[in-house]
Amino acid sequence: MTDSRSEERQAGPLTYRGKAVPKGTTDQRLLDRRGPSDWVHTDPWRVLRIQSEFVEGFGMLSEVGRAVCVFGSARIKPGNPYYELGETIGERIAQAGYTVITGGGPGLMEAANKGASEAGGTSIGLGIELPFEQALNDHINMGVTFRYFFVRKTMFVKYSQAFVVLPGGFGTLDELFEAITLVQTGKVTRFPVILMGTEFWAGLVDWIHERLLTEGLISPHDPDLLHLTDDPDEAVEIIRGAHAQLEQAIEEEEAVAGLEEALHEAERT
Ligand SMILES: CC(C)=CCNc1ncnc2c1ncn2[C@@H]1O[C@H](COP(=O)(O)O)[C@@H](O)[C@H]1O
Repeated sequence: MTDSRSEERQAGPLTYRGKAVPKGTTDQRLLDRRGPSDWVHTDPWRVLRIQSEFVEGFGMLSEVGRAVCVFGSARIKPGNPYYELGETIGERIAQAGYTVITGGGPGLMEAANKGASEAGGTSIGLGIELPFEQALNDHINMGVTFRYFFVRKTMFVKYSQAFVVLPGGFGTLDELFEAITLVQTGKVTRFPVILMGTEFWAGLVDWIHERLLTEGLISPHDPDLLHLTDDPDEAVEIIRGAHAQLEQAIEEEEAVAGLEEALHEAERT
């Protein structure tokens, strides 16, 4: 082991130490248009690596069962009331029989993972390679570290039935707005997005009404995509209700498909 963490870099499943630690991250190199043009010639190979991230992620997460993603600040420390809220919501989600999925980092991600694992639930971290050294937090029992943000984001949406969003900064806002855009555009359906920490989120929700709605930049029902609460029980009820609706819709679709199949069969005979 090297004694200094700054001399170690995790890049996806790879570990680099000492002078082998690469400059920058894989995401930075993909997005950087400067530098020698030989980058262009390596893109086909890079696509295969992106594919392999999807394969690894789908492979691990497809058998997880019902799950809820919890997002929130990487910077909020234990002792802060939002950290306690993170632990509590992680615990309640696990007790309701859902796996908790987070970004696997510190702060409120760690809090939600801690609450879930201490309640005996499945606690997952989907980590991301960053320019500085960072390990998955200690409270996950399954984890994947991604090189690419966009692959990781696909995993959050594909394998969860709801998003819970705790207070946070740019990263949290990015995840929040991606989720509501997917719901707004019908890419995912019956997918509740729950904002926890009413005092923290009130200003944003007001701005959405006063600015976006008033100026006609969103539809009148779009603000309803966001549920605002401080109450973990209410959050779990919203998740359960949406999930029950989803299962009912799937059953109805399967029943209709069965009827259509029977009709076709009857027409053939
Ligand atoms: C101390 C520090 C900046 C650590 C960064 N380490 C991180 N590790 C894993 N996911 C992250 C990290 N930073 C941002 N994210 C993603 O963005 C959200 C938090 O970003 P923010 O702190 O609100 O903007 C998380 O839900 C997570 O999915």
